[in-house]
Amino acid sequence: MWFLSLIMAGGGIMMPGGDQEPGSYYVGVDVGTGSVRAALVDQRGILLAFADQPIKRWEPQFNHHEQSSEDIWAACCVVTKKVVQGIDVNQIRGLGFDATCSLVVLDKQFRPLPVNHEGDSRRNIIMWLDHRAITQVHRINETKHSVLQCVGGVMSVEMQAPKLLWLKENLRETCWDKAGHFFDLPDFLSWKATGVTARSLCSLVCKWTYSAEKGWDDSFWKMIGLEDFVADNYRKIGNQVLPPGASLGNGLTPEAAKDLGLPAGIAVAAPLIDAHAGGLGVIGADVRGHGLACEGQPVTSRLAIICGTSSCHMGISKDPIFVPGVWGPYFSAMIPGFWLNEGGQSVTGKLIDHMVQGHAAFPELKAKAAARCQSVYAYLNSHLDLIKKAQPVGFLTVDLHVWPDFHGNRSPLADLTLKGMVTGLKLSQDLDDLAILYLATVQAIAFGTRLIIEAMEAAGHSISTLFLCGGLSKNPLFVQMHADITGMPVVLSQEVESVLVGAAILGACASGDFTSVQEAMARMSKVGKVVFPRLEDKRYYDKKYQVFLKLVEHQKEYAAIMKGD
Ligand SMILES: Nc1ncnc2c1ncn2[C@@H]1O[C@H](COP(=O)(O)OP(=O)(O)O)[C@@H](O)[C@H]1O
Ligand SMILES: O=C(CO)[C@H](O)[C@H](O)COP(=O)(O)O
Repeated sequence: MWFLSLIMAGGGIMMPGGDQEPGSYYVGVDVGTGSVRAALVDQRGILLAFADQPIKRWEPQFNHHEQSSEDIWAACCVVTKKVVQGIDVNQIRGLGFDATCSLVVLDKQFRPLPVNHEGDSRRNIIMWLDHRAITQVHRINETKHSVLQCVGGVMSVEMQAPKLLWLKENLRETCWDKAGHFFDLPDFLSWKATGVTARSLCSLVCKWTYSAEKGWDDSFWKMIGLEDFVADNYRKIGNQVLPPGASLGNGLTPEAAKDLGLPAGIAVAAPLIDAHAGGLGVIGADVRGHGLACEGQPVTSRLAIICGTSSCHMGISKDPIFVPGVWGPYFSAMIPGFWLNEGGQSVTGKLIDHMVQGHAAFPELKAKAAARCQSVYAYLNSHLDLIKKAQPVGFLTVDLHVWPDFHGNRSPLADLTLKGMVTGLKLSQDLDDLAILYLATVQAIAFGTRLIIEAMEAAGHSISTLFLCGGLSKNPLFVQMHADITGMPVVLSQEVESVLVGAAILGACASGDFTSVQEAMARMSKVGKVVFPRLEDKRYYDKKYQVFLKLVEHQKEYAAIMKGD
């Protein structure tokens, strides 16, 4: 936790300069893949306190990823109590949650149910990146049902319908028959806080095939073999739906208030998925005076990219745009009144970690970074600066190219069979080699973003500026490569933890302190730094992009050769 020292005992926040800010505060809670974070945020969107806590993950077999809802709630309580320490909690007006879109399973009495063959009921969450339901998603896609038009034409194995079908077909007695409630993780958290089982429009529209205009489509659930939900009037997956930021029930229950260290009855917002909270935290900032093409242009010219374990590319439009291989269009799922398209890369932070940690020189890197009290990424970035000599750092990968789909392609190819590729390997295993492989991986992720943007633009989006947030936006190399490779400026927020600003915006809306999500966004999200592309390097990156596209073409050819007689 940093700058908690600014907080005075007995209430009020001491501002730099000595003024006392009376204020209203909001608590945002963000549940990412690897950790839970909380922040105390004021009405200007400034973080006054921050805390984080890692959460447990299990990978009992390849492609199975599980978590525990009790472990996650306990972590939410720890971090929330920390960020409100020492302030008058009566100044807290609202609480907002966001989380990954993982599937939480509870029985009829709201107790955790196992989602695994071992019957371990602690592990009651199938995580978003779990790919166990491959055969189920193929069957769903073969139906060609019209709901698939709103997920880019092809449903992802990371969505909830295939996972639910997997549970029915594989854990009938131990899980499916006993289940009383299936929640998206954000909705589980708001239920825990308020006792209200209403679902957020965001989760149901983006991951469960619900339509903001038409509701559930009975024919889809019947066609895929989950007619159980129709018969039950969708009680187990949600038959009351609220817009993100709406106030839930009577607010925080006394029991949850005790758990979280907050006053009972404060407003709790209908939540958002984490990427969508990040979008809310960055996309509405006032950009005047930064020399950006999006100044004076509609907000639809901005693309928010939330880069953590995965990257999510959130583009909005006034009218629905259908982009093959890109999720959506989803109405009002992020910003009320706007359609959302969500492109994505299933593993980005996780891929960088995988490449770096799996390299023979990683122990040496770890030791050297620790000796300098630096993160391994900061060390690698300065090492690249040393070895690049007079040339731009990006030119170090002239003969090393990576295709980044080590966990399938989410967008725009929507092909979960795709794999990672590296071309240009040598016999060397030293630190230089590791640093250059890391650079090529970062570049490959940025080329993936360029491919997603091109698909969105071909379908009708007109994007001029990128707004990055999430853990990877702390990496200057990652940010510069996104600017150079897309040719667009990258805006970073004043608050590094912008996803938490998004969660706090939800709490602020639920409290009634702002009249709309748009008003809260404009007041609470602020531009920090702008990184412009090095246009003089464009020719080099255009050539590398040509190679990038060839890689996937060749991978498909190899698969076809191996399939043939
Ligand atoms: N200081 C940093 N410098 C560079 N990369 C970072 C830094 N902190 C986190 N990361 C990267 O960000 C990723 C995690 O981002 P985060 O937003 O915390 O993830 P999640 O929300 O999925 O839990 C890590 O995989 C790591 O690669
Ligand atoms: O699909 C999602 C958003 O729509 C997931 O929630 C997301 O990709 C996981 O987020 P993170 O990488 O930040 O943990």
